[in-house]
Amino acid sequence: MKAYVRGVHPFLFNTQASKVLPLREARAQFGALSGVSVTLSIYALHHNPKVWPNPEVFDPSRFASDSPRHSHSFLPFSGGARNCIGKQFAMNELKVAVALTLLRFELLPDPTRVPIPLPRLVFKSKNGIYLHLEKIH
Ligand code: HEM
Repeated sequence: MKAYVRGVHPFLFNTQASKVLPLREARAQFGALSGVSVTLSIYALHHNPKVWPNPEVFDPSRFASDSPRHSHSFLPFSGGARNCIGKQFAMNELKVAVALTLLRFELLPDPTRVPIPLPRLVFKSKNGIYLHLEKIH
């Protein structure tokens, strides 16, 4: 069984039951938690208002070089010795892909196909991510 510790809060995510449990409840359900693998929930960390005030607000200034934040408050590629080996490549690829796309297109959400969140180590969508692209000029 796999479980996730939710952000810096003591919660476990039970992937079999597909729900987040407070640690106390998880202990009651799983006993001493032996045999349960526990992982940091990156999504919950990035949505924890104690770590990121107003987490749902798009605010690129959070990432300004002079913006104060904890070294491990942003962990999309995990951290420590076993962090993502493709981090630099992925970040460069992502920036190029986003920049070239936004140069040519305006992106709009498709309200008929809203992504259904799928909690995994790297957060996913159950039904894909559909967008309308409108060519600029
Ligand atoms: C946006 C893209 C990516 C994200 C968000 C991401 C995220 C992650 C995360 C969170 C881990 C840690 C997994 C764990 O602790 O169990 C990881 C590990 C890893 N990633 Fe990525 N990754 C990305 C792209 C890539 C790319 C492009 C490559 C290869 C070219 C790659 C190769 C790996 C490998 C080999 C590991 C295992 C490292 C180890 O265990 O020592 N990843 N990644």
